[in-house]
Amino acid sequence: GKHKGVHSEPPKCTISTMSDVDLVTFNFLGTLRPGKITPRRPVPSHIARPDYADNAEGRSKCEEADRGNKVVKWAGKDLDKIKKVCQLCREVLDIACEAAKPGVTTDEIDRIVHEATIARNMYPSPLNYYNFPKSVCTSINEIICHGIPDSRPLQEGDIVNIDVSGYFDGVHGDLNEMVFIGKPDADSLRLVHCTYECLAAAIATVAPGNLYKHCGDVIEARANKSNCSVVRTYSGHGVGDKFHTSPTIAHYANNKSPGIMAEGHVFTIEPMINLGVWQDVTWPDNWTSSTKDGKRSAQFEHTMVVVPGGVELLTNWVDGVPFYQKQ
Ligand SMILES: COc1cccc(Cn2ccc3cc(C(=O)NO)cnc32)c1
Ligand SMILES: [Co+2]
Ligand SMILES: [Co+2]
Ligand SMILES: [Co+2]
Repeated sequence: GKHKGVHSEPPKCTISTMSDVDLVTFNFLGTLRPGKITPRRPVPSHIARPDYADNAEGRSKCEEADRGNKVVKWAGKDLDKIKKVCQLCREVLDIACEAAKPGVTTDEIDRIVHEATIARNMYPSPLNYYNFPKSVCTSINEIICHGIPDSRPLQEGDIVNIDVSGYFDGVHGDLNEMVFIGKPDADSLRLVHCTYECLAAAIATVAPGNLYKHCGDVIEARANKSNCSVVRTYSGHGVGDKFHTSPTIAHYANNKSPGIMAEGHVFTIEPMINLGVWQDVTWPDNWTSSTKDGKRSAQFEHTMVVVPGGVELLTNWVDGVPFYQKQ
């Protein structure tokens, strides 16, 4: 009808990482759809920034200079710094898990993570890393990893992975875990528990002299026991003054990950396990990774260091019990 005055404009404050063409043409494989993404959150200038934070494409010059370097840098000297940043990241993830409830949007989880990170004088590592627009990855249901926090409220029955990483005193920490939103169904419970045990099995193989490529064998063996599959595209990685460096640790069996574990090596293992097929598909936003069949996926990640006789988890739960087992 005839309107007086001006239409209230739709909020200009949301950006979309997908064109309308993409939204119409892309075959979304599950039920999840992209939401609206709010503008980037600022980081106060007193917080030390990684090199990619102010690069137009979010590229890390030190990581790109290091590419192809198979030799793991001895992390022994920075170990106290890496222990500290990992503890801070653990505190931030615990806060985020407590906040993940039905009706809470993943953008609110991002705000909570961003503020808790900054309160600890830490930089949120995902922010602007290769232009990633947010401070945490929130990956729901069929999303394997790199989900972008947006306007979608978490729903009863969702499973969500919250992946926190931070930069403090010149080094990165990186960890993630699963949260049930409301009551999980039987398949989700099986998937999440299987994934937790896949990571535990991989951690048990870590000791000086062992081969990085063996981690994938034990992960896939445990996944197969629950009729689950192992995502092949994304690997565990060295952390330190770089967010991603050597070693690269594949999570599937019979892989070719090079190198021998040695004291002082610091890296993540972060298996992504699927209820259905192992294949992944990336959304047109170029970040969000979904399973190819739309079935659910789960992930757990720790940062750890090789020590004499075995391994020390740097991002462990305070009581050693994962959040989902207390829900
Ligand atoms: C260029 O292409 C891509 C595609 C996806 C993601 C990104 C960049 N990125 C942003 C956050 C993030 C987290 C991790 C991580 O290790 N989590 O455990 C890895 N990459 C990340 C770039
Ligand atoms: Co009108
Ligand atoms: Co991570
Ligand atoms: Co990682």
